[in-house]
Amino acid sequence: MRMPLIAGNWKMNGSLALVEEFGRAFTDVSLPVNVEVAVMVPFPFLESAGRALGETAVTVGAQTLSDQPSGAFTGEVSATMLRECGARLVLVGHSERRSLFGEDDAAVLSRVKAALLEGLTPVLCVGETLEEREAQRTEAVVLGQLEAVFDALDEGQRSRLVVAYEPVWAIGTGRTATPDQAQSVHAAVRGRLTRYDEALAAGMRLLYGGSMKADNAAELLAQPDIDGGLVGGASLKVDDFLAICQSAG
Ligand SMILES: O=C(CO)COP(=O)(O)O
Repeated sequence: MRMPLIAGNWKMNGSLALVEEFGRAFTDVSLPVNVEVAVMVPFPFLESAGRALGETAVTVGAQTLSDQPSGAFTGEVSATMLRECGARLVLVGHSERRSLFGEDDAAVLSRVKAALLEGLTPVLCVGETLEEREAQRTEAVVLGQLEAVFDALDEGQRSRLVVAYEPVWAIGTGRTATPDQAQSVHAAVRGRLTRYDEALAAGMRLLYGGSMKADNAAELLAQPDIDGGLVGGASLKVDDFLAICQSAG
């Protein structure tokens, strides 16, 4: 049985006040026991988020990392630093990193490896643009991004990943993929994972991301191959995020 994961991606948003608000809200509420919850906060908030959420079941993650262990890489943050600051998960290959910061499949792979070396859980993001969907290339793009990483890992490494399908056209647009559209890509991803190993495919958590909100989460999460959500905008409002977490239970 796959444990659903609801991860909030704050992107370059939030504040120390919001971190404290999340800490108070999640301390006061009881989350469903069968759901894992994480918040991926900007680097400077990692430690305070760890403290504020320390008494809760919520884990803290980061949004990217360097593929280098240390050195003269001004502005970069290593996997070791993330772990020392309390991160347990890290997003890799988010479409904003791919499109705005030029991270290609090779860059994504090296970051996944750096995260794994440090014991962090990489949440590998994959997804097609609207143009690619309209050209009937969704599966080719998504499975290509998936294989670029999975082909280069060994069995033990593969089983430590989480995959997030985020259609680029659904991110921040209010235009959510329909449950059928999302399920069909998730099923294709899981199907492709069986080529590596049946047990890997059966156990891999596949999150959906892209305009997931309190009012559409339940029907997305009810799909057989959707095992959680990667939530952007709605993860910045504690009540909305809590409602999504509750609907995954
Ligand atoms: O990119 C996302 C999460 O990583 C999705 O963002 P939105 O939920 O704001 O569409």
